[in-house]
Amino acid sequence: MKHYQNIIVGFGKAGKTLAGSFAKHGEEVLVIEKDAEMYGGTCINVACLPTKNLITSAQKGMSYSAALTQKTQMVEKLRQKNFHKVADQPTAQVLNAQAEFLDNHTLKVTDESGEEQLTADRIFINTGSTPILPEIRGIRENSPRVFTSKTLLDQTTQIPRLAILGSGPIGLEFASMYANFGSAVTVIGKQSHILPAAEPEAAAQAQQDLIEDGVNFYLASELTEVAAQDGALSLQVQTASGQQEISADALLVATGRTPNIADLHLERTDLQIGNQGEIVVDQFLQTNVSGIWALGDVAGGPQFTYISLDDWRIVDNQLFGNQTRSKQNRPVHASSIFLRPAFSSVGQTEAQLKEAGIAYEVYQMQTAGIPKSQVLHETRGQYKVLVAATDHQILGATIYAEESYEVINLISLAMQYHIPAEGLRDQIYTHPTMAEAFNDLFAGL
Ligand SMILES: Cc1cc2nc3c(=O)[nH]c(=O)nc-3n(C[C@H](O)[C@H](O)[C@H](O)COP(=O)(O)OP(=O)(O)OC[C@H]3O[C@@H](n4cnc5c(N)ncnc54)[C@H](O)[C@@H]3O)c2cc1C
Ligand SMILES: NC(=O)c1ccc[n+]([C@@H]2O[C@H](COP(=O)([O-])OP(=O)(O)OC[C@H]3O[C@@H](n4cnc5c(N)ncnc54)[C@H](O)[C@@H]3O)[C@@H](O)[C@H]2O)c1
Repeated sequence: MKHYQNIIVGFGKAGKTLAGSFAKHGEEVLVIEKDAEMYGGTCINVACLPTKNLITSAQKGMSYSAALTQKTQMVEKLRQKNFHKVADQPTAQVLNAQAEFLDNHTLKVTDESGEEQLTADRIFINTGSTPILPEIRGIRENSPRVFTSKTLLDQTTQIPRLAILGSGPIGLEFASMYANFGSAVTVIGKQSHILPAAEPEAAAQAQQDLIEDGVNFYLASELTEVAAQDGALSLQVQTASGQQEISADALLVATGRTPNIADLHLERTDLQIGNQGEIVVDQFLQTNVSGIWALGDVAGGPQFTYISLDDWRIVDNQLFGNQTRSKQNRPVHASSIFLRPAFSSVGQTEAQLKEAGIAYEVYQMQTAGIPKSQVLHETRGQYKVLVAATDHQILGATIYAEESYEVINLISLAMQYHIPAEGLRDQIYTHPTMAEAFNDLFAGL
């Protein structure tokens, strides 16, 4: 049985960054990744970066096949770079094998050459999440035409008529992408509106803009059956106005992702599993078993690459720093859905502030009033920022606008460092930019 100082199961964002920390401190680290096509993890191979690359290409009017070639080249380059960033460190090693637990302290790794048992002073689980496939009649039987976000990214030819189940970030980003490539897109969603937790006026405008771009919505609807029909799919959908049949060439299932623990055989350990299938951790990402941590999507919480990265910061700070960072003092962070234009938000919404009884002021404007929106040929959208009535601290913001994925980070920073809205109002911004809108947005303060 081989023993290591540190073993990381899964080559995700937190894991690969942590491997770098160990190498920097001269500690031995083994990173186990089951899929050689996944070195660098989900984000760079099959999620954030390839989707955004394709979304950008589609918005620029590139053909699907040219976009796919470019996306594939980018991913291969990033995968190589990520592999070497870890494997080339003198104290680090990458093992391409499937890992599972035999007990609290022993892992079994299996690859083509056989299996081996390993132990370590510390074990870090960073195995990500996996798509949830709902139990709907015909979904599994029609697998060649039923895709997840991962398998759809490998589709070599453009799908002319794409149906999408789920109107969360994955469903909407693929809807926007495929509509911009020129496909006919139909989104089937359970909820009556898209982005139900967001500011309703911005969410309604985003839905309207997607419709304008060619996306057809069946909301407050349920997909009840999938069947093969003349080389395509027939989808039975229960809508508010009755049963409808939709014909599509393929179905993307985007109904959420669950922590990836299935292959780990955690039943052989004392590790505690939560209600959402996540490995339960404390505020320092430590599990209930001494010497085992869990980071990223597998540990529950928001499923974002930047949260996985922040999980690394917490563990790194505990092991090598001043032990002040924890999940409890995670900095303010935003989210962006990469639609056309992008939908970004941070902090609380008006509904949440009302519910909490917090006094606030609303500052709102349409994107079309910002000169840069004309330059970018995308005038759709709106800014809405909520400010505390007492001291003008920013409580929340929704920016549905081109380049909002950059601008929203200014708001997060202001919130984190308690810069009041006057600070954003009086700042000198470069011109023309989408950020300079804050000069006008807060003019009435
Ligand atoms: C389509 C899509 C788009 C997204 N877009 C964004 C975005 O724009 N911005 C954003 O912040 N987030 C986005 N996300 C979410 C983001 O990708 C995830 O939150 C993030 O990648 C999770 O990283 P992680 O560190 O938890 O692990 P991952 O990067 O998922 O890595 C886990 C690794 O563990 C390996 N593994 C699993 N089990 C085993 C085992 N038993 N043995 C060995 N290896 C194993 C897997 O093969 C995988 O490589 C997107 C997700 C999807 C699906
Ligand atoms: N830009 C980004 O940051 C980005 C982009 C894509 C994904 N992500 C991350 O990936 C995660 C997973 O994304 P997702 O969109 O799959 O999950 P999600 O859980 O956010 O959304 C899933 C949607 O599917 C709906 N749904 C569930 N079951 C359904 C059914 N049977 N029929 C119809 N609708 C159904 C849900 O109501 C929900 O609206 C997200 O939590 C997000 O954090 C982030």
